[in-house]
This record gives sequence, structure tokens and C-alpha cells, in this order.
Amino acid sequence: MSLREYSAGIIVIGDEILKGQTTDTNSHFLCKHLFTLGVKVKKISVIGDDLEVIAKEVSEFSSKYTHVITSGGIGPTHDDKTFEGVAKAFDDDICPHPEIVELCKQFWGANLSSPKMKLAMIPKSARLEYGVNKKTGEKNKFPLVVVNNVYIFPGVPSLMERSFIALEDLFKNPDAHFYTEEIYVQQDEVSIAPILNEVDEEFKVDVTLGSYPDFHNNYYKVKLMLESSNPEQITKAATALKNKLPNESIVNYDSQPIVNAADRVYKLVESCSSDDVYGNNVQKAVSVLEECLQKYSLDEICIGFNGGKDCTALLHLYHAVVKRKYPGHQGKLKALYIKSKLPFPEVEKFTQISRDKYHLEMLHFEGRIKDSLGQLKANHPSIKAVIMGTRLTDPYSSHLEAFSMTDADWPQFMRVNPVLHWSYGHVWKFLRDLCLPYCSLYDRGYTSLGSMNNTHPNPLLQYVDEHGVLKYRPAYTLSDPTKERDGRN
Ligand SMILES: Cc1cc2nc3c(=O)[nH]c(=O)nc-3n(C[C@H](O)[C@H](O)[C@H](O)COP(=O)(O)OP(=O)(O)OC[C@H]3O[C@@H](n4cnc5c(N)ncnc54)[C@H](O)[C@@H]3O)c2cc1C
Ligand SMILES: [Co+2]
Ligand SMILES: [K+]
Ligand SMILES: [Mg+2]
Repeated sequence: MSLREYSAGIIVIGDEILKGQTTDTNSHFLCKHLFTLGVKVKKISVIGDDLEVIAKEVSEFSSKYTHVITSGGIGPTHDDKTFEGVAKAFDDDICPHPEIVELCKQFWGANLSSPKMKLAMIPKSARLEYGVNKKTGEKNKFPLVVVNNVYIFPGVPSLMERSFIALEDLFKNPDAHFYTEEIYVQQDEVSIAPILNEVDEEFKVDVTLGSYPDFHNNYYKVKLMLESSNPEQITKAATALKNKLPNESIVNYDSQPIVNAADRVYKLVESCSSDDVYGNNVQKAVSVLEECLQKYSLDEICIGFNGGKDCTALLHLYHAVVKRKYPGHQGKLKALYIKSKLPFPEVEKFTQISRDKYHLEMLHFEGRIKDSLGQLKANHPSIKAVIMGTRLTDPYSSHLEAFSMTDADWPQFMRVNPVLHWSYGHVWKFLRDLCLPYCSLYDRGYTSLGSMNNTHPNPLLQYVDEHGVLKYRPAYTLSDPTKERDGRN
């Protein structure tokens, strides 16, 4: 049986990418989506805004691959040459397309001599594909220009992504039923290599087995990826792998914890029994957050987020409660980050990752907390409440309640404290059970994070490994929670 192979070549066009001024994320997005459509990307080429180079590359790609996708170079300025380049590749010319001329007039009131009209100057042989907005079911307002098998996308990632999703059926391989399965493993790649080789040998005719180490993940070391067009064989291969790998090395990992945040958090809350201290604490946190959202609008709230474990758990809860209350909410949640004097680079990195994953608008300040809060008041007068990950066992915190105004000699904000009653263990149970990402320092023995000059791994987690090297166990293994701050001075 020989099925037609659907292939694709991607041409990323733009001087700004070659100069390192812009990072290309479009090819990554396209590869990911084409893969799930059963289309094999064979080559990605990155070129500048150069007419000859575009023409040559498009011509070559067009003859080699089922689909050619270009991104970039279709703006209104003189330096954008993609339409001309594609025309040249097919010995064609560009001329104003009446339908796009009309749209340009409609959208921008552009007349024939305005720069926007350059968008209407497309190859004569082009056809227009509008596509359907999958959410609304409406035809898109602006079309994609296609010449032969060349699909000409804008370079701006948000536009490109939206347009591609609306048009993805154009690329779909009708014969492809692609199956994938992922297995996450706690052991390093070297130690499981013989098992991988065995399974690969047995199934390689039908199943592709990939092994991808991840040095930064808090939960697994290697992701094993099985791909096949044969559902029975992929199941057999996955079963074989699971049987051969030591039981304790397979991790039950959720790779999308944030997408499903609301469902999972509310399920946890709804299913907990009255004597479950942990479950009740989660429940209490959720109801404090719900109350907070009743008292304040999203604009009046920010979450105090410094990359620590407590506010990481809290951020997830806040995100879940917002999603439940405002399911269509697209805007960013405000987060307050007061940088310490000497922040760990790992903490900085983690706050950035969290900002992106949870769509946060970060309000950054530096210096003393009290001064920063004064600046917050001045620069963002709408903010009235700060949600905090403070627990009763934190210093100076044993008197706090779920809603406590800041002290009289502090800038006045409502401090909202949903996790006051949580123990050290509860925080870790929540983070780990839900597979939430957390700052990597915690996996290296840090149990409480401050500045680099006053924070060390917790001595209680120290051990000497089989090679005589001093190491630290992860923070979640600390058994005496009263020693949480033993690495701080
Ligand atoms: C918004 C806010 C209001 C405060 N109000 C008072 C007050 O009225 N009176 C008083 O004596 N002290 C106040 N503090 C100081 C506070 O009591 C602690 O001293 C300080 O948060 C450091 O605590 P920690 O290291 O023990 O706890 P952490 O566990 O580090 O902090 C507890 C929580 O505070 C938030 N937070 C802490 N540091 C930061 C930061 N750098 N950037 C953003 N968020 C952060 C996080 O939500 C965190 O989970 C306030 C701090 C903040 C952030
Ligand atoms: Co900023
Ligand atoms: K902390
Ligand atoms: Mg804390």
C-alpha cells in the first residue's frame, strides 16, 4: 500500500530575522501544526527580503513539496518583496487584485496611491482563500494569497497563526491518521537506552520512536514519543515499552496542566471529604479567591508573584478561579514582582516562564518592598488588592486573616491571603499532584527562596552520592516542615 506523502517546505522571509532582531517562532508553529495534519515538513529555509533569492527558493520548493508556506515580507513598505518574488518564481507579474483593492478601501480607506494598496499588488495568477473562523463560523475578512502550491502568510505571528488555523484544512493529508503516544520517564536516557533499542528494533517498520531528554523539567528526564499511522502497532509498542521500563521510572505526567486548570482544581475541591485537611485548604483558598473576585474587578487586583513555591501554587489557583468565573477572559492578569537585591537567575527565568504560560502582565519594581508598594500605588492607582502566598508560619504573619489591610505605616492595599492555613507539605502536594512547573532551585535542595546572598540549599536535604559528591534532595522531600527556612540567613 503506498499512500501519497504530503510534504511541506517553509520559507521564512525577513531581514530582521537574519540580523537576529526578531526570533522566528512561525516555523515552529507551522511544523507543530503541519505534523498533526499529517504533513511532513522537509525543509525550513530562512532568507532575507531579496527578490532574486525569494524567487529562486520559491521555485525550488514549489517543485519539491506538496505545499510551500512562506511567512513575512508582505507589508506595505518598500522593503517587503514576497509577492513580487513569488510572481517571479512563476514568470508572472504583480498587478492590483480588484477584490483586495476593495478590501483595502473598506478597511483603511486606502486609495490607489496609498502605501496600504501594496497589499493588493499580488501575482496575476494568484487565488484567494478566505477560510473560516473556527470559533464564530464566519468567513474571514481578509484572504490569504495563494499561487499554485505556495501559500503566502503574513510574518506577524499572531496574524499568521490565526490565518493558518482558519485555513488548516487546505493542508490536511486526507489519508493520514496519525497516532502519537507519549511516555515520560524519570531515568536518564543512557540508562534506558538498551530498552529503547530493543523496542525500536521490534517495531521500527510501523512505529517511529523518539527520545527527547529535558534537563529542566521538574517531573521527568526523558520524553519518549511514539508516532505511527497504525493504531494497533503504536499501542503494542507503547505497552512493550511500559513493560520493559522499571515501574517506578514511568511518570504520570500532565503536559497541559494550565489548559485544564479550572476543571482540575474544581474537581479536586468538589471531591474532597470533610476530614481531608489538604482538600479543605484548597477549598478554602478557592473560596477566598472567589470572594476576592466578588469584591474587586480584575483591574483592581494583582497577584504578588516572586517565583516562590507558595505564590506559584497560588497563581495556578487564581488562574483557575478566574477561568471559571470569566470563561471567555482573554486579558492578562496583573502580577506584582518586586525584584530582590540579588535575584537568582533561576528565579528570574522562572518568573518569565510563568508570565508567558499564565499570560501575566508583570508590574516590576526593584528595591525595598515598602517603597515598591508606594510606587505601585502611584503608577497603578486602580489596584486595590494584592493576592499573596503568605502562610501563617511565615515570619510576622501569624496574625493575618484571609483579608487583611496592610499595616497603617505601609502603603494601603488589601492583602488577600488564600493559602494562610496551608502547610509546607500541602504546597508541595498541590504543585506536584497537578504537575505544575516550579522554580528549578527547589529540585536542588532550596526549600525557601530569598536573595542569592542570603539563601542556601537546606542542609537537612544534603547527602553524598555513590561517587562521593555532595548533593541535595528536592525540596518536596523535606520531612520536617519547621525546618523550611534552614537555608535562609
Ligand atoms: C503586597 C505586600 C504587602 C505587604 N504588606 C506588609 C505589611 O503591611 N506589613 C508588613 O510588616 N510587611 C508587609 N509586607 C512584607 C511581608 O510581610 C514579608 O516581609 C515579605 O513578603 C517577605 O516575606 P517572606 O520572604 O517571609 O515570604 P514569601 O513567602 O517570600 O512571601 C509571601 C508572599 O508575598 C508575596 N511576595 C513576597 N515577596 C514578593 C516580591 N518580591 N514580589 C512580589 N510578591 C512578593 C508573594 O505572594 C509571596 O508568596 C508586604 C509584602 C508584600 C509583597
Ligand atoms: Co515590565
Ligand atoms: K516563598
Ligand atoms: Mg513563603
